Amino acid sequence: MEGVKHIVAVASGKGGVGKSTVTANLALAMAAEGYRVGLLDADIYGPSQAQMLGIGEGVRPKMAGENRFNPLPAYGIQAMSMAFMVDINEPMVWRGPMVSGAFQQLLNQTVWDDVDYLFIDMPPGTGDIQLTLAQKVPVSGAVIVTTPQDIALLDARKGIEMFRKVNVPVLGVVENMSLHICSNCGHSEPIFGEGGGERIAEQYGTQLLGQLPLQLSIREQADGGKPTVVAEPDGGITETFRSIARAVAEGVEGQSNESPSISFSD
Ligand SMILES: Nc1ncnc2c1ncn2[C@@H]1O[C@H](COP(=O)(O)OP(=O)(O)OP(=O)(O)O)[C@@H](O)[C@H]1O
Repeated sequence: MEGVKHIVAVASGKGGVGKSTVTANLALAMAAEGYRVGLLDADIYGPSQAQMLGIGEGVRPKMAGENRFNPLPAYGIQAMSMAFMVDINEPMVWRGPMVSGAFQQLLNQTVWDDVDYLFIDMPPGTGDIQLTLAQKVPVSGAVIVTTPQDIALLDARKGIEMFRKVNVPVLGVVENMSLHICSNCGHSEPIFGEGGGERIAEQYGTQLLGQLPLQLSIREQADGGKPTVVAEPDGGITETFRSIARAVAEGVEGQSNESPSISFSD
């Protein structure tokens, strides 16, 4: 894809496991590691990256020639989202083909400026739309976000299987909300169970890229438009995201050394 070296899809089988929060922080962590980074919010129905990246409602991308758009800058990365094109307060009642059409437009009509890694925040689920998306883009690899409880793991498995079916290498699993850390006393508890991410990574021959706690500050910072990686650049959570980013880069570079990158078209 023009202006983009590697595309990494971030997906979860189940909604609400923190995929968008992880994607925003991971993209910012990759930028902190010295790469040029883009972030495409493919969650057409519920785009949340604009808010997480502190891009105000109603800010629109600049046109770059006829029918093409420049992504918006945010904390050193380039971002594009459906939220930049529509009024996010209006519910979107679109059918599947319209959604994948809108996604393809975002992909084809965004002018990325020399990006090393483009992260795609995929919509939750593993239905037709996700499959189509995975097939229309030359994806270098996928990161699966899950929480440790059984129901999320079940859906994460479907996500892994979907990527395998379309020959997109799964780079690894990020376990979010692994432990709850009380902001008052610091006590930690595995609310959603323990070891789920590790088990699923083992089962599918992939790796556990990292584990993140369920922590008030992660939510406050993401919802407040300044994700943890920029709010606390020297903190432990940021270090975890940076180590996940390094593992993703290693995984992708390992793939491109091993075999030619796989691309899909109609
Ligand atoms: N590790 C965490 N600690 C605390 N809060 C978190 C954490 N991860 C995510 N959250 C919060 O949980 C909520 C859901 O997260 P997010 O929107 O990232 O999930 P999602 O999987 O992308 O959801 P959807 O599938 O609906 O798009 C958000 O309010 C977010 O701030």
